[in-house]
Parts: sequence; structure tokens; C-alpha cells
Amino acid sequence: MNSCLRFSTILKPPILIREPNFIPRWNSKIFTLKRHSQNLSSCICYTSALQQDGVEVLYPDGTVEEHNAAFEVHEVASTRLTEEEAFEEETQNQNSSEKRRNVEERDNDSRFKLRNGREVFEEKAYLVGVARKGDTDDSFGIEESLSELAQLADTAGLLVVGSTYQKLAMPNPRTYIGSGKVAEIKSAIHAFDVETVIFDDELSPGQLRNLEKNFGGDVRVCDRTALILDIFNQRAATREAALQVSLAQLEYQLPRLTRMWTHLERQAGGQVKGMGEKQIEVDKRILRTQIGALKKEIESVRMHRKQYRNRRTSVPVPVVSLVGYTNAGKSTLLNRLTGADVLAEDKLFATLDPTTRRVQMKNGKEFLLSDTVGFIQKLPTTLVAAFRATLEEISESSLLVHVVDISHPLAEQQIEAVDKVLSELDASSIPMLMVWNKVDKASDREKIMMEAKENDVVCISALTGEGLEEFCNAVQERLKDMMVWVEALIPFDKGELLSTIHRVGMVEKTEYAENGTLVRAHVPLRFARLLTPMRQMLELWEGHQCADGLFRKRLWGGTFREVHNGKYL
Ligand SMILES: Nc1nc2c(ncn2[C@@H]2O[C@H](COP(=O)(O)OP(=O)(O)OP(=O)(O)O)[C@@H](O)[C@H]2O)c(=O)[nH]1
Ligand SMILES: [Mg+2]
Repeated sequence: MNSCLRFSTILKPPILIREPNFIPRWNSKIFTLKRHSQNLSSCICYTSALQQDGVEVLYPDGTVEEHNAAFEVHEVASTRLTEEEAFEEETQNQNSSEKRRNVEERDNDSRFKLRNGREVFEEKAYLVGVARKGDTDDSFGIEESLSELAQLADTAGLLVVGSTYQKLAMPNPRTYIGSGKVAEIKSAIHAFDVETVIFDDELSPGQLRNLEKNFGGDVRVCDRTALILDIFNQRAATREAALQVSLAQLEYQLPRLTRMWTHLERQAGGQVKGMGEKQIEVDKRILRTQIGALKKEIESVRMHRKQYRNRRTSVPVPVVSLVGYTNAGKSTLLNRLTGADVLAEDKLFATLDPTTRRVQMKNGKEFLLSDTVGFIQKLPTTLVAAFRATLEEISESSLLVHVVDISHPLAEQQIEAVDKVLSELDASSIPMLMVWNKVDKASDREKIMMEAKENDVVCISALTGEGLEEFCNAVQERLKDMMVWVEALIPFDKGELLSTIHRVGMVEKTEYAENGTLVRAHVPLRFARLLTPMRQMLELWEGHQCADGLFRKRLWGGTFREVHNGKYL
């Protein structure tokens, strides 16, 4: 006969003991949990679970308590079972454990979500922010910043279960937040089964380590920077983007390496600190070598891009770059104007790689429109530096179009954040056209339209197509402002140059002469350089020395004016 334990009562409602990978076994016992001699409630516990420290008891009303010394655990009874009873008990236990496993599996299965074409496990995340006392009203408020962090977490495939913030004059150098807040978050971790705690600001390596120690267990602590790097990592679809993200991640990891080696110190009771330190040095060296190799590879990508851009400038169509806050609608605008098929979705950082397409206007004019990665407040500097190859596309364009989601409550702050990144990229001096997008969604539409008129801003809806013709005209006008005035004589055998002038420039007048076509037009500076020989031909053709020794210049319409030392008389 099997020796089995018999339980005196089956207690209801059942209370779950939460233990990772815990599978109830048939030889479980029934205990009553008592605290301070007062019966809390009876529950089913498991020997193995109770033997561990820090076991949590989840009550049916959702409250959670940690099993510790405050509990007295009483075994209610244990008797021997007959073989039949034991069999029945075993079957019942197996059934219920199977049910439990199924529920757990279903729970886990439902947390696998498809993100950016990849299946990710939706970890439970808790968000933490700090409002600095003295922050100006025009900056992102803590609640808005946390709601943006929640959007980032969602984009990264995390399930946000709660958030909190603290107002501080200065962040705590050890734990970033105060000890009371740390304790509060610890309770939330237990209550919501949190797996990741995300801080809205960049944490120092020491703060990360201390927080992880404080929160204990398997809770992962990370900051906004790590989250953004993670999103970029998930979204990097091309080799160039992948290289740049890897570089940014390694640069971010380098000062944080110590975290990985603390377990050595712990294992040895802190006595072989040197052992961990040596290993850190070795690892830092490995990381630095990897960083060096990546930088070299990125440099070759950068050179390749540059060559491609140079080839493109030989066809002198002006390049207009779309810049703006992430999710402003840049890719939607590019798609709408060019029929491109760039991914545009209600997620942050949908675009990482630049896409350039030709925009053909109704009047036959054209320009190249380039869409690239969006910006965000507190954009990690490592990321800006690593994405220099991609972002050079912006700094080398003729015109920037700053796309703003005007329906966003923090549109003004977003504009400032974009301007800040542009100045980091030394792109502030490039002429810019401001475009307010999503006017279809804006609540105070009339007011916005009025303000736009006063500030020389174009209002559009990339989604509905409203204002797009006005947008193209405005781009054309801005490009014209940047063009130079040329008069040239284009030989008849260079007909393709003439059609390019019509395409990229603003032609005022053409006239046929005996050895070519006379053109007066505004053309992009780069193109004007290409026309230099033809401008000289015109000079030669126009100016001729007369018998009196003076040069006379043939003017448009066939009249001549006298020229002396290059000046009209
Ligand atoms: N209502 C409305 N929604 C728009 C408009 N333009 C874009 N959207 C939506 O805004 C979301 C973001 O659009 P995207 O074009 O991906 O934005 P983006 O600026 O390229 O974003 P990133 O690539 O993340 O920098 C999508 O869900 C679009 O459908 C608009 O004019 N009106
Ligand atoms: Mg985009």
C-alpha cells in the first residue's frame, strides 16, 4: 500500500501559491495560515512552496501577502489513505494540476503578441518618473512624459500594468527615487506581478544596480534609453540600421557592464572582488573591440551613402527632407505624395531607414522627398551619434519640412524637441518649411488655420489629402528662394539640359538664337555650377567688341547696351 497523506478538509475558495513553474503535487498538505494568532483564512499550500522564503499567498479578493515569519503555519491533519482513496486523490490532483497548467499556459499564450512581424512575450511593466521641482511649464509634464513612455513600452511589446512618479528637487544619487517610493514600487511589483520596471530618465549604472537589488528577484530595471534602443533593435530592418543600433547598444552597455559581475562577488561573499573586476576589464576590452569594428563598418556604409548621394546630385533635383517628432505623419505624407509604400502606423519609430522618392507636381516640376527616423524628447545621445550615417541625409538636403502633429496636446513641446535634435545634427541652418499635419483631427481647427496663416505655416492632412497642393507650392516657393538666377545659352545638341532646367528650375523666358536656346531661369545652386560653360558661352555670344573698342552686350529682345570693364555704361 502506498503511504499517502490524507487531508482533513478541502477548503474553499482556493488560494493560489505563486511560485515560478510550480506544479501542484498529490502529496500536498493543508495548512491554516495564522498571523498574530488570528486566523486569516485557511488555504491550500504546498510543502515545497512553504519551505521557501518569500512565498506569496494570493487571496481570492486579489490581495497578496508574502509568506514570512509573521505567519504561523499549522498543518491541519495528515492521515493515511487507502489505495483506492489515494488513486482517487491522485487523479483529482492530476486533473486540477492539469487545469492549473492549462490556465497558466493560456495566460502565457495570450501574452505572446505579434509586434513588427515578430512574436514577443508581453512582459508586465511598471513605469516610474521623476518630476523635477522647478521644471518649466513649457517642458513635457511628468504625466505626459509617462504617457509617452507607456506608448514606447507598448511599441516595444510590453504590457503596462501601472505607473507612478515622485516630485524631487534632486534625484537620489543611489536609487534615483526616494526610499519610500522604492518600497511603494516594491509592493506594486508584488501586487501586479511586474517583470520590468522602466524609469523615464536615464539611470546611472549604480542606480540601476541598487534598484535591482532593492526590488529583488527577477525584476528587470531599465530606463527610457534602453527601451528606445530595444525598439530600434526590434525595428531595424536593414543592415545599416542594424549596425547603427548595435553600436548604440554597445556604447550604452559599456559603462553598465559591472552589473553582470556582481553575482561573482555575492557568491564569494564579497571576498574576491578582484576576480569580478578582472573579468569586467576583459569584457570591456571585448566590447571596445566590437565597438571599433562596428564603427569601421558604419563608416564604409556612410561612404557608400555619400557616393550614392553624389550620384544623385548629378541629377540636380533638389532634396527635401521630412523631419519631425515620431508619429507626426511623415511617412503618411511621403506615401500620399509619391505612392511609396513606407510603413506608416500609430506606433513610435515606425521608420528607421531613409526612403527617398520623386514628387511630380501638376506643373511638371519635381523634387525628391526623403523620409527618415523621427525624433523624441530625451532622445539618447548614443543613438543620435550612432545614426549619423542615416541622419546625414537630413543635414545634406536643400530644404527641411518640419511635420508637426498639430492635433497633439504637446505639439509645441514636440517642436522644441525636434529643434533641439536638429541643432545637435548641425542642421539648424538649413531652410525650413513648417507644416501642421492632422488638421482633420484638430479640435480648434479655425484657430489653427488663422495662426498658420500668420506664421507662414502650411496646414495639411496627410491622411485625407487636404492642403497637399498648397504644400507642394510652398515647397516650390521655398526652393525658388534658394535658387540662383542664371542666363545661359544652351546649344541645340544639349537638349536634355534644357528639359532639366524646366524640371528643376523656374524658367522665366526662353528664346531661340542661331546657335542654341537662350534661357533665363532660377535654378538650384548645384545645377547653376553645371551650367557655367553655357553661361560663359552666352557672355561670349552676347558681348562683342565694336570698332570703337567698347564691348556691347546684347540684351533680351535684341537691343545692345555698352559695357566697359564688365559694367554697363
Ligand atoms: N487623423 C490623421 N492621422 C494621420 C495623419 N497623418 C498620419 N496620421 C496617422 O498617424 C500615425 C503615424 O503616422 P506615420 O506616417 O507612421 O508617422 P511618422 O511621422 O512616419 O512616424 P515615425 O516613423 O514613427 O517617425 C498613423 O496611424 C497615421 O495613419 C493625418 O493627417 N490625420
Ligand atoms: Mg515614419
